[in-house]
Amino acid sequence: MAEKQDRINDLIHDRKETSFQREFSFTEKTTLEDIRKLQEEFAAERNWNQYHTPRNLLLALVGEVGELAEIFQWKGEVKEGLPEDERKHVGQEMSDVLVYLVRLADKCQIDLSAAVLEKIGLNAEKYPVHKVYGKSDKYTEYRNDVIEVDAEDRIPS
Ligand SMILES: Nc1ccn([C@H]2C[C@H](O)[C@@H](COP(=O)(O)OP(=O)(O)OP(=O)(O)O)O2)c(=O)n1
Repeated sequence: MAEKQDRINDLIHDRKETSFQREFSFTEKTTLEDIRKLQEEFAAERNWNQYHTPRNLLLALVGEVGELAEIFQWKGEVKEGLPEDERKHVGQEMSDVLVYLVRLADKCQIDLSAAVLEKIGLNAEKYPVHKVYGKSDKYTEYRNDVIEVDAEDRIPS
């Protein structure tokens, strides 16, 4: 299991290094576990643990997704990078979404760091490059095809 995780990590890293090289990247040191701990402390200090139930957190998360969507609504497509003056606001709304998502995962005892890497691995298997390159169809469109996953596309177990 640990080996599979390492392999997924390597794959993601390799791809970032090769095909997705670009100027923008996130701050590297912050982890989801850092965010989980900070939010746990934030709630504990305020005696808010009692309110942070899974259902409440999910509703709060959806509310913040709505606030994020509000920034984009009615504007038509926006260009990559966003206008400089909007980026801070958008970042704050995205952070609210992330904070509640991480807190929800914590309360559900889901290791989100592990889950997301596993899911990205599954996505890669479901959408083999040679089948879907340049096409954005849902995988169900390929259901009748025999999907042969190339050795290169498959995350080894
Ligand atoms: N019971 C609460 C209330 C807030 N927060 C934290 C998580 C979010 O990151 C942020 C949400 O705060 P607000 O509910 O004040 O929402 P906004 O920051 O979006 O403010 P506004 O709704 O005015 O835009 O604070 C929390 O963890 N638990």
